[in-house]
Amino acid sequence: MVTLSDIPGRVLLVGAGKMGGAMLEGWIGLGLEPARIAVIDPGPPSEVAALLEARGVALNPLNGGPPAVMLLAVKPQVAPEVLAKVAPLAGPQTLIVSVMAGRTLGFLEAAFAPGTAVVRSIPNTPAAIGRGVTVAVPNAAVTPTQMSIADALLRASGGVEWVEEEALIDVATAVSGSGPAYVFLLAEALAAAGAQAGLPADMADRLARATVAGAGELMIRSGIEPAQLRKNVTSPNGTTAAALAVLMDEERGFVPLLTEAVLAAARRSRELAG
Ligand SMILES: NC(=O)C1=CN([C@@H]2O[C@H](COP(=O)(O)OP(=O)(O)OC[C@H]3O[C@@H](n4cnc5c(N)ncnc54)[C@H](OP(=O)(O)O)[C@@H]3O)[C@@H](O)[C@H]2O)C=CC1
Ligand SMILES: O=C(O)[C@@H]1CCC=N1
Repeated sequence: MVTLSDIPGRVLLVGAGKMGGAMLEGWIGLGLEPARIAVIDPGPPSEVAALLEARGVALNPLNGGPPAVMLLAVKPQVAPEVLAKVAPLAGPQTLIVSVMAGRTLGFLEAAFAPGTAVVRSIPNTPAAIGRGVTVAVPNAAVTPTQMSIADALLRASGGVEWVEEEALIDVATAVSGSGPAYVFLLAEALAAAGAQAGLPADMADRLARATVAGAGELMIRSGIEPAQLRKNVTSPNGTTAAALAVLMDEERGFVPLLTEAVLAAARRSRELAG
């Protein structure tokens, strides 16, 4: 098994914003030597800049030779101009790992020299606490060793699922990449609904956060199916059943709404392909 310290050279992170910064934290937390990391970002957020400074990670270095891995974490919309600038920093052995939504293997391959090894992946922000999940697909040039290296880098953020069919990445983006936002919205909506129904707003907020976090943790730790955990809350003809009659309405309920949302996100991922 390849570990972070087995990576044969530097890891160059291009774009140290919310996602890149979260991954960087994971790598450092798991013991990737700061001297083996470099970051390219004209203006990283202050907390990332502070982490780089505190750990002595090079920011915008002018040289250093081709990295073992270049991880691309800029917005997909600026990818063409950013890749034009950073592509010359890659060598023939450099493995490219992208976490950019939408940007395809074909787009990435065209930005680098022919035969470059490229992994397209989609992580999510719970990466910041090592509880993310990433879905990844390699191109034909990725060797088994490079795949293990990519896996080690991505696994620092949480679980990793490798797929062979690239089209699945757009759907995974809509489910797990964007998914934390849906869960946070659920917490916001539950708090707002509780306040509207009469709870003091700050108490509604605390209850909603604790409920979402506790339910998520119970699902993970118990290993019980979500549907069974839902049934465990639902007493016959009780309060939950009254709420679920609204939320599980086949036409206006949560399932058709979330299905529409996921399809919209997957469509947007395909549009970002460029
Ligand atoms: N946020 C998320 O939940 C997820 C994001 N992603 C993907 O991760 C990527 C980054 O998203 P996110 O972290 O949210 O976005 P951010 O805007 O937080 O991060 C992007 C970073 O790249 C920097 N940047 C801009 N121009 C350059 C450049 N020329 N060279 C190097 N860095 C540059 C930005 O600086 P500045 O702010 O000054 O422009 C910013 O710090 C996107 O492609 C997104 O699709 C994937 C999965 C989940
Ligand atoms: O909203 C976005 O486009 C990015 C990709 C997945 C999560 N955030």
